[in-house]
Amino acid sequence: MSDGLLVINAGSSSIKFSVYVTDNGDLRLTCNGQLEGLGVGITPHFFAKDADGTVAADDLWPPVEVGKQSALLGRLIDWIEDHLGDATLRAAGHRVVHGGSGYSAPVLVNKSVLDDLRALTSLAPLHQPHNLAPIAALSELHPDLPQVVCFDTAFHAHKRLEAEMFGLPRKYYDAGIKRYGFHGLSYEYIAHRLEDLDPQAARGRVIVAHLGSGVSMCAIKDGRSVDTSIGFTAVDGLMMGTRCGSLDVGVVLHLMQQDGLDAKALEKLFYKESGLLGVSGGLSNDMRVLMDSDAPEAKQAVDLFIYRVAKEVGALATAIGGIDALVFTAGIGEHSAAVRQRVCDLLGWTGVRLDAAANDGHAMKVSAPDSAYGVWAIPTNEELMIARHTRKLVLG
Ligand SMILES: Nc1ncnc2c1ncn2[C@@H]1O[C@H](COP(=O)(O)OP(=O)(O)O)[C@@H](O)[C@H]1O
Ligand SMILES: CC(=O)OP(=O)(O)O
Ligand SMILES: [Mg+2]
Repeated sequence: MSDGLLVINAGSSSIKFSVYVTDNGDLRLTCNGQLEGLGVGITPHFFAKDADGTVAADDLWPPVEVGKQSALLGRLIDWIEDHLGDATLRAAGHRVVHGGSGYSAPVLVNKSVLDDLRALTSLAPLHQPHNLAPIAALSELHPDLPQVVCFDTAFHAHKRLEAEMFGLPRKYYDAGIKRYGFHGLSYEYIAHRLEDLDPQAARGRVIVAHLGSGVSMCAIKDGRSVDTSIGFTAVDGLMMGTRCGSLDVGVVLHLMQQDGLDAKALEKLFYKESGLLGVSGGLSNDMRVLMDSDAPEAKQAVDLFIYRVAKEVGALATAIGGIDALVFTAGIGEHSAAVRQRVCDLLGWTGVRLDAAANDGHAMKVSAPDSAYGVWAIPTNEELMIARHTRKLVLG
């Protein structure tokens, strides 16, 4: 009899899930999918596919009533248990974006952990409440199912002081106002994966560009995070789909004092209306749409995105004293040969060269043999990382 693990990555409008079973010491994916349309009165869409890509479910579920959203999770768990074969569901693992100062490694959930994590909601308003909602619902429905929370911030928890501190009076640092870093589960997975693909580089100086809906970059040395572009909240650093990235704080003061924007209005502006969406004049937050568009605003949004990514490589290379490998990952990083090419063109002065055929094809190593360092396009797998942590904590 094998053990089943449910991994949940819950967002604002959907719950993505993956199910793994233990298989002779390995974790084998059995199915994954998502539940979309979670709001009251909306018809939820449940979609799942088996590990080989066969569609296992594509159904509309009845809309839920107010206060009954947890019923959807109950139905999801029932579906999973029916599809586990001879395995038994032993635990659920969750991605939680912010662990604050208190959590620097995955932990088993209890009420006090949940209370601590709820208190961090204002530091990740787009993510934290949605990450936590299914945990509370599952605790009610299945109080005996162990649940593990895995943090985006944890991989970055041991950065040196210069990579953490803002130039503020030190009492703020002491109060936890510092640069935490995100996408840590993705970086941890990539660091392990590179260990298989190029062990020498993996033990050296690696820069990873996680270019998805959220965008950040990380400088990794000897497999550990040394610095990252993103900070106290997930709105910092590079420009994202709808988030502005780093901003002169004077702009915030100006918008408050001159335009009378309050905290709620600023949050909406910086998190939901900026980035690729805002710079393209509201056209799209999707890189594919912008790259296909002839609108000058779309071109400007793409140019700004690429410029900021390339510039960040320079900053992060300084943090680790050079580059032995540059890895692109997440939706844009994995799929857009044009973005990789244009970023590397701006970095031509570092001696980097792409192999056009490898970059346009489906190769993982996309650099040319005469490149000063290897460039890779590696699919990330935050879910597998969560499954590994969950197995370790629950099954030993
Ligand atoms: N072929 C592609 N070319 C350019 N961008 C792409 C391509 N495929 C996906 N993307 C981008 O990837 C982004 C989503 O990245 P992903 O890592 O899946 O995000 P999420 O954080 O939602 O998991 C989308 O905004 C989309 O613009
Ligand atoms: C932290 C963050 O930005 O996450 P995502 O990319 O999933 O939005
Ligand atoms: Mg993501």
